[in-house]
Formats: sequence, C-alpha cells, structure tokens
Amino acid sequence: HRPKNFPPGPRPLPIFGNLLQLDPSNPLKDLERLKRRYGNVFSLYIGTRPAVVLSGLEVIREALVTRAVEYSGRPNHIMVSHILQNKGVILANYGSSWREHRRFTLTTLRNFGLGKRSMEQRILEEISHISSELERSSGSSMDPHHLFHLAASNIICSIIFGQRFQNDDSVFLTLIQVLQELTKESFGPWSMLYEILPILRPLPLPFWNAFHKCEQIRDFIGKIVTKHKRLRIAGEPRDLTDCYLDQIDKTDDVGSTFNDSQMVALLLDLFIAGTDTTSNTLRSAMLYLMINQDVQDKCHREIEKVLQGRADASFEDRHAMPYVQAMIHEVQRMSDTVPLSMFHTTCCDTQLQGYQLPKGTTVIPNLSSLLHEEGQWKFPHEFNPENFLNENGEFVKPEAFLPFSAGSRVCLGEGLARMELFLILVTLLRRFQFIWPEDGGVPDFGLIFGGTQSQKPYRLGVHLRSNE
Ligand code: HEM
Repeated sequence: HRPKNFPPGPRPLPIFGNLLQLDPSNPLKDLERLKRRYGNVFSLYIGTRPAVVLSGLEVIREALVTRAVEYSGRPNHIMVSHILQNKGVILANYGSSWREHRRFTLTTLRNFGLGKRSMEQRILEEISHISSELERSSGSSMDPHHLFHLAASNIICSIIFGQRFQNDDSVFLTLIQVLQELTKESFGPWSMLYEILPILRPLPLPFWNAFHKCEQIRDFIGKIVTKHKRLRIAGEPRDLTDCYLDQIDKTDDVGSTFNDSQMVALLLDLFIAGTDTTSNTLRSAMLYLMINQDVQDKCHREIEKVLQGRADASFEDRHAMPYVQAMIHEVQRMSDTVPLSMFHTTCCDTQLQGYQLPKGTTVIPNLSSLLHEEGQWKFPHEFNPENFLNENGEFVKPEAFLPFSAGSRVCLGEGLARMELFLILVTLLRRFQFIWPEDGGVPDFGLIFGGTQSQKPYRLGVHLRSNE
C-alpha cells in the first residue's frame, strides 16, 4: 500500500514491485509514458521500496533547489552504496562528513591546492597526447572510444595523483577495464536481485564480483597513497592526494572526518565520476560535429578569429566564443549523459506539489525530461546550437539546462568538466576537421542507456588541417 497522500503510480506486484513494467535495457520511454499518465510527480515500487520519479523543470527545481536540505540524502539500501560503503562524496549520507569532503574537494579543484601546475595546464598536457594520437589517424578513421576514455581518466589521475599513465601501461589499462566492469555490474540485473531479495546476499552469486573489483581498485589507489606518504613534503602539495594528507595533519583531532579510508573513498569517487561522463560527452560531440559540418565550420572560424596566432586556448576565451559555447551546451543537451541523475532520498518527512513524502523515500530526478521539455527549448528534439543563442547571437543558458543536476548535491566536477570540454573541443577543432567516413554506414544517434549513457560505437574520420 502506498503511504497516505503519496504520489500516484502503477499498481505494484509482490517482490518485484513495478520492475517488470519497465524495460531494463532502457526505462526512459516507460518513465515518459508513466509521466503522461500520472503527472510530473509519480511513484514506482523498486522491489518493495517506494520511489518517486520527478520530471520537468518546475518539480525538479522545487525538490532539489527550493527544498534542497530535505531532498539531499542518498539511498543506503542499493548495492552500489554498499560497495562504496557510503563513504567519500557521491553516495555519502547528507551530514558532516559529506559536507566537509565536498567543501575540501571543491576548494582544491578551484586551484587553491594543486601546486605549480594549474588544472588548465594539466588538461592542455593531456590534449597534446590526444592530438598526437589523432595525427596518426589523419587521412583515415578510428574508433574514438578508447582515446577519449583514457584522456578523461588521465586528466583525473593528473589532478588527484599528480601523474598520467602511458596509454599502453598494462596496470592502468587493467584498472580502467575493472572500473568499466564495476560500473556495469553495479547497475546490472544481479544488482537488482541483490536489492530486492536481500535473502540472496550471503550466497556466492555474481554480484560479489562487483565488490571484489572495487577492492582491486582500492588496492591500486592505496598503493599510490602509500607512495605519496613516502615522497611528499608537508605543506607543498603536488596534487589532491597531497592536499588531503595535509588536511589530515591539520585536523588531527578525534572528531575529524578526514582519515585514510575516507581519502581512498574520495579518490575512488572522483576517478569513477570523472571518466565516463566526460568521455561519453566528447564522443557525442564528435558524432554531432561530423554530421553537422556547417556547425563545425562555424566553430572553426570563431576559434581562429579569437585565438589568431596564439599557441593554446584558455578557458577564459569562452566568453569571446558564443557559438562554440552554444555548440558545447547543445552537445551536452543531446548527449543526456546522466539521465536519471544520482538517486536522492528525503532526509525528513516532506512534501512536494501537495503530496506527502515520508523520510527515506527514494527520489529519482529525471534530468532527461528537462533536456527535451516542450516549452523550454526553441528546438527541443533536434541538434541545434541556436537553442543557446539569442537573436543577437549572444550565448544564453535556458533554465532547463541541468545536465549536472542542481541544489546542494549538484555535480562537484561541473567546473572541471566544462573546462575539459571547452579546451579539448576548441583545440581539436582548430587542428583537425572531422568527417563522417565513407564506409561509416548510416549515423545512429540512439543512446545506450546506463547510469551514464553513451553513443553507440562509430568511426571518426580525421583530417589534419594545413597550417592555414
Ligand atoms: C559531462 C560531465 C559530467 C556530468 C554530465 C556530470 C553529472 C553529474 C550528475 C547529474 C550528478 C548527480 C547530482 C545529484 O545527485 O543531484 C553528479 C554528481 C557528482 N559528480 Fe559529476 N558529472 C560530470 C563530470 C564530473 C567530473 C569530471 C567529476 C570529477 C571531479 C564529477 C564528480 C561528481 C561527484 C563527486 C558527484 C557527487 C556530488 C555529491 O553527491 O555531492 N563529475 N555529476
């Protein structure tokens, strides 16, 4: 039975709740259908637990921004929260440890703690590796998946560990593979069984693989931390790990939330959160740019005009490049990278649009619903940078653009991600032209659903521009 005055929704079955009414390979269409039937706030049973799905700008803003404190919890019954032990930031409960770690990370990422090499420099260094790799493919085509995935991982590694790995480093490649398997298994069918039938948990079933994989990654991170402890000079941080060790020194009291196991959890979080998201967005960008040569040409002209003879772009240049900004935001809108955000929970009994939600209710913000919401966009269903330009050609950001979510849990890496997307795309569009290969078949813009969505595999045609 639904609690009193709980949002309406389809009738659940015993044990499975409404899970059998959703397509596990892509529930977004089903959520859209249920929204049309029950409204922008409706409920679903995931197993025996009720969850509330929020759609549209008005409702999502009311929950995540207006009532931010009431809606900032994280579920602690799902498999991935058990794997990550509710430590670090992403799945940490709303409370002092989460707050202090979030503040520490944001401050450090804002370049107050990264030592001599700024975040911008670290990104530019990685771009030079991407460029060399693309140069090797000039005149032909390549699958960009690996290239962008390694680049995004390496940027995060450079910031948190102070080092990048060679693209053929076997330990790094294994780590990335384990990480990819971990994210897949954490949201796969076995994780559903783990959640809805707790009685199965003690049995040696495949969901334990995900726990073992996470241990492997923690070991890898643990070794890097040990090396840092040996080589660091206190007060002279080279990267985020050094900053954290300084922070432990500073807050060495009994009540401190900064300690070794929280540090490994935080580093793991940043590594997980910062890789697929950025690299999937870059893959979307390349696909849309290859098919929309007019947009690519316009960006190239704007980039040349602003940078003229300068060697590198800087993130500040974005203010002089409204069209490029519009293109990048439009790519993010269409790539819909984190469609259902991270699940939230209510931290106390609360309300929304006249409904009552008891403390502990799972809340699913359907961010995907905003990015194509009728009435919010000039062209809700097509790729068109004009969605982000006013009649004077100036860049404007509609309120429904919330791919990083909103409120107190808004993506902590938004600044970093935006800097990466801008610097990488500007540098690559300046040096290369990307062309749909003749044998590429018909372009398919359909997305593969997941915690982070991605484009289907495709080949990127690369043409090195002459030094015009
Ligand atoms: C295009 C790239 C990215 C997108 C679209 C994206 C999107 C998101 C979204 C939707 C959330 C959930 C917010 C919520 O619960 O309401 C999130 C959380 C988070 N993201 Fe990102 N993200 C991106 C890149 C990054 C990067 C590069 C980092 C690494 C620094 C990062 C770190 C995090 C963290 C730590 C959280 C958890 C925040 C918290 O619970 O307080 N993200 N992100």
